[in-house]
Order: sequence, then structure tokens, then C-alpha cells
Amino acid sequence: MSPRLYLASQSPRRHQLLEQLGADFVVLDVDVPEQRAPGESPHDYVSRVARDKARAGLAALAHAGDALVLGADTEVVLDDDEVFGKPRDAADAAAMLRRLSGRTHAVVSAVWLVGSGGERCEVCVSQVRFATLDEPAIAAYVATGEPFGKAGAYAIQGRGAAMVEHLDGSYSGVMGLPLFETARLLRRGGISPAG
Ligand SMILES: Cc1cn([C@H]2C[C@H](O)[C@@H](COP(=O)(O)OP(=O)(O)OP(=O)(O)O)O2)c(=O)[nH]c1=O
Repeated sequence: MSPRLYLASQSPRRHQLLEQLGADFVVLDVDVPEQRAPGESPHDYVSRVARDKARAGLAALAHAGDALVLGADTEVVLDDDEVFGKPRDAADAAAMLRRLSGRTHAVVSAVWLVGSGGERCEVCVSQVRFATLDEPAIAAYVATGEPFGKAGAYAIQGRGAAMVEHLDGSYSGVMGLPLFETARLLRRGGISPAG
């Protein structure tokens, strides 16, 4: 029998993406601070936060047994070092979109699978080229409300798709849960999501 699978995430996108793999899972509510430490690389930061979400989920289980917990984190990275998380407000969202306009940025998504028997991780990096956006376009997009709760203030799966000129990498990774890498993690953890 497969181990029980939990997803430590409140992101509706992550729930939907994990369902797409055909996995049976239970959602756990965790609250992990997302703050980059001084000198921490974007890659290490994203990976650490994803790991802490998964570990917090495992710690929240009364009887972990052979349970496995998935945790994920996604951030937008510009010029290798500037990290854009979820915007604080409309002005912050507009400022992020202005910076992304006409340029290529990276979207880094990390996934951890943790259990009492061990921990595994995958990190997926995608390159996204944005169209040039003028102020009315930025204001109109922010007014849709879509940027809120999304790293980098856009959603590739929503109206934000109109701003994405080119994607080199993983569509599901940009959306928050890289499915190829997640499926590989689950298989290695003894879970066959596709049945
Ligand atoms: C770039 C991009 C991000 N996102 C989302 C995915 C993530 O939900 C969010 C990044 O924030 P995260 O901190 O990775 O995740 P979260 O706070 O939404 O959920 P949880 O910590 O409970 O798992 O941005 C999109 O939905 N579409 C996109 O195109």
C-alpha cells in the first residue's frame, strides 16, 4: 500500500495541479514565514521555504507513521538576485510588473517531500519573457485583482498569459507546482500517482 500523502499548501493552484497527477492527498494548513536571509541565494531561499512548509506539515500530524508531506514554494527572480514574492498591495504589484516589462525573468519552484524516513527535493527553474507593458496595461491588469497572492504579481494560467511572450521551462512550475518533478519525487517516495 502507498504511504499517505499530504500537501502542506493553501494554494488552490497547487491543489489543482496535484489533482492533475491523479494523486490522493489531504491538505494541511501551515504557516511558514517567507523571508530571505542576508546573503541567501534565491535558489537556496526558495528551497528552504518549501522544505520548512513540508516539515511544518509533518510536525502538525498527530501520528506521522509512514505519511509523506509535500511542500512547495515559488518565487520570481530578476537578474539572478532580485526576488519578487507576492505583492503587498496594488502599488507593489504595479512596481513588480514595471520591472518585469520587456525582460526575461526566472521562476524558481522548489518541491520537498518529507517523511519520518527521509527528505527529498526537486528545484525547477523556468525562464519567462514578458512583453513590454505600458502604464495603462499595468493599471488594467492590477485592477483585475489577479496579481494578488501570485509571485511576481502575475498568473500565467490567467489573464497574465497575454503578457508572456515566451516560456522556456515548466508551465506547471511557473503556476506553483512543477508536475514532472513532483511526479518523480512521488515515485521515489513510493507513491505512484498515476495509479
Ligand atoms: C508566477 C506565478 C505564480 N503563481 C502563484 C503560485 C503560488 O501560489 C504563488 C507563490 O506563492 P507561494 O508562497 O509559493 O505559495 P502560496 O503562499 O500561494 O501557497 P502555500 O505557501 O500555502 O503553498 O504564486 C501563479 O499562480 N501563477 C504564476 O504565473
